[in-house]
Amino acid sequence: MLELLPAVDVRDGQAVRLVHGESGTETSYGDPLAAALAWQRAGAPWLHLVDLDAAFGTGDNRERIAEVVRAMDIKVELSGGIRDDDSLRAALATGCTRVNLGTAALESPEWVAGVIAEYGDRIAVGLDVRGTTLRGRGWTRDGGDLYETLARLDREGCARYVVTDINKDGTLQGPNLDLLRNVCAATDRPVVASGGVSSLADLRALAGLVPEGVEGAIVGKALYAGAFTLEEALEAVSV
Ligand SMILES: O=C(O)c1ccccc1NCC(=O)[C@H](O)[C@H](O)COP(=O)(O)O
Repeated sequence: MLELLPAVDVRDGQAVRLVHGESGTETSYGDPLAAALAWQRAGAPWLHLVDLDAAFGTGDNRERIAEVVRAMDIKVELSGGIRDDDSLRAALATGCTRVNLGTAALESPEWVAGVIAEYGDRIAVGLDVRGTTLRGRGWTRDGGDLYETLARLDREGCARYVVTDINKDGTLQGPNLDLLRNVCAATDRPVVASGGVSSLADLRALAGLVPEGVEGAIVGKALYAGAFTLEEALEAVSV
């Protein structure tokens, strides 16, 4: 069954949504803890929690993020600005289930190979792409070819990938199913789909890719915009 990960992206202490992950496009949705608790109450099995300031290099929301993780009884995937021993230690110390590395996988391949070997499936790698070009530093800089990087990370034993089509992210235009199929064909590791989910039909389409390797789907804007409820989403993927 497709796992759902409602997203809480934190900027300046607030839960926000971005368009194409671009700084300056924020719509605010208030207190991140309140949002996370609402998703938990609605039955979410996972929370996808992002420190956008850490991702953009405009500070961090470590205290706020740690507070949210502490309040969760469900699994938490933590993302944003985890690039070195200090930020990884702080992220893992929150008690999150796993972290999602992005920029580091592009800029510090040896460090990433080491932490994959040390922490196993507590480490996922975010493959954030425009076309087939990876983007790092809060999705602002090119970082190499998707499939070359995927092959390297596979060799290093990476447990799982979170795949985002940046052109779709925050746009409610539907996920990039072709990209997901292509990534699944290129790796035997599970893939978490992110970006663009707009409807229950999108979730059913993603659920149809479970046999190909899509394990989960991150859902942000659609939930905040009220396109469907989390309860409806869970029901839609439960068959
Ligand atoms: O995850 C990151 O590290 C990140 C960095 C810079 C900008 C955005 C980032 N993440 C955004 C997300 O993970 C979104 O919450 C997710 O893709 C949901 O997208 P959508 O359903 O289209 O709102």
